[in-house]
Amino acid sequence: MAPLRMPVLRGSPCLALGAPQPGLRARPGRGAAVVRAAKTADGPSVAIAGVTGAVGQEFLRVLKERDFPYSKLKPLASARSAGKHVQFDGQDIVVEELTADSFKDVDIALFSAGGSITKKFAQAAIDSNCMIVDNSSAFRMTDGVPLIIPEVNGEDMAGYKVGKGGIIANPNCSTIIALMAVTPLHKAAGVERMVISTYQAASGAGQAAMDELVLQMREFLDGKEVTKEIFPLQYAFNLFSHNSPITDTGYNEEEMKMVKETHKIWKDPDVKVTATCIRVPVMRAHAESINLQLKNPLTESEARAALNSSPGVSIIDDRENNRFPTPLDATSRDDVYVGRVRRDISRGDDKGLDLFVCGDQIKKGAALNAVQIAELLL
Ligand SMILES: NC(=O)C1=CN([C@@H]2O[C@H](COP(=O)(O)OP(=O)(O)OC[C@H]3O[C@@H](n4cnc5c(N)ncnc54)[C@H](OP(=O)(O)O)[C@@H]3O)[C@@H](O)[C@H]2O)C=CC1
Ligand SMILES: N[C@@H](CC(=O)OP(=O)(O)O)C(=O)O
Repeated sequence: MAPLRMPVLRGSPCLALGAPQPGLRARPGRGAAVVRAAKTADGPSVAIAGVTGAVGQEFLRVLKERDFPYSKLKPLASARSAGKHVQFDGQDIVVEELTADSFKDVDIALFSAGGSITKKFAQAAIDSNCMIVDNSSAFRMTDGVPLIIPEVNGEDMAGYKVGKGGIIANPNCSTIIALMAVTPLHKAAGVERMVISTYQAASGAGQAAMDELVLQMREFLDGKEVTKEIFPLQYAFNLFSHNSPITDTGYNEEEMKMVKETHKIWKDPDVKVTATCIRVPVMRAHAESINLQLKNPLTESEARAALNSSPGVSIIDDRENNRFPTPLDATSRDDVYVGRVRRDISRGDDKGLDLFVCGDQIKKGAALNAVQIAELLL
């Protein structure tokens, strides 16, 4: 793949076309706050590439929920969907086929149509001075492309604003959910090594996988043979190793994304990360068990205090009633939920912690994080 030609501006990672647009309120800080404006003539023109997919549909909900300011919304998908309609903010808008010409009048493009589509159309969008927020893994590890969780490293996209062409990558959903919970502890005591086991929902494999899970459950309960079109193994009432390809180390690609993306987001290639990623028959929220080895001591109450003061993190940690986060607690919610916060008893000190984390894969793991990035562009 040819390297992306980014517009160059001295002192800035991308080209400035002009002053910030009038009427748009730039928000100070790291971006957890909500922009309030909705449809406004001087808002940016926004495109959603992959609008008919699970993440694309969530983009529409999140943009409305957060009253994201926009002058025009352009829904894009494949030729199969051209002519369909989407409902947004009281409007009925016709879906257009995504082509290289789609971005001529677009300021911000939220891409969620898979890595190959991003690779195919990113340059055309950048050449049209459009800012891409990309949900795929296409450019996450590319030097010069910020990989952003607003609450964690929003400052790494300083200088990226609407009116310029550029690309910002949304991390992998499992990485986002883990780092939302672990970064406050990393800041408090320094993570030396992290061992993660995931329990990943169907939504991570798209709308078709969610539909097949429901179908298999019905078929199984009716005593029928289950349909296996998305995954080769039975998914209903089962679980299996994540479906991404296995690399030559024996780790699958999802696991390696967690390792590499953590290094990039924390700007720390030395932090040791190992992961085992598992697909479980849950609809749309991922869960993760995380064991941390810390550089400095951190007690349970210090850990809870650090988590408590972190935007986007909620604690459910009721030992008395054995009540801890579940995927359903996190479903359709913005926050990442943390519980089972406990000292690692396999060590004789306060330098080990265990956590259990749940986050909505489509929301904070994808659409919400991307819209928060888009808010930082205003
Ligand atoms: N950050 C993260 O962790 C996550 C990232 N993702 C990324 O988002 C992508 C989409 O995920 P998801 O919504 O779950 O997937 P879905 O399968 O539900 O949707 C895929 C979308 O891509 C569109 N699309 C497919 N082919 C083309 C094409 N040739 N031209 C234009 N549009 C096309 C589809 O349009 P049509 O209906 O017309 O086929 C549809 O809108 C994933 O492939 C992944 O890269 C997803 C989840 C989490
Ligand atoms: N991580 C998603 C899949 C996905 O979309 O990942 P990525 O954005 O890294 O391609 C899952 O649950 O399977």
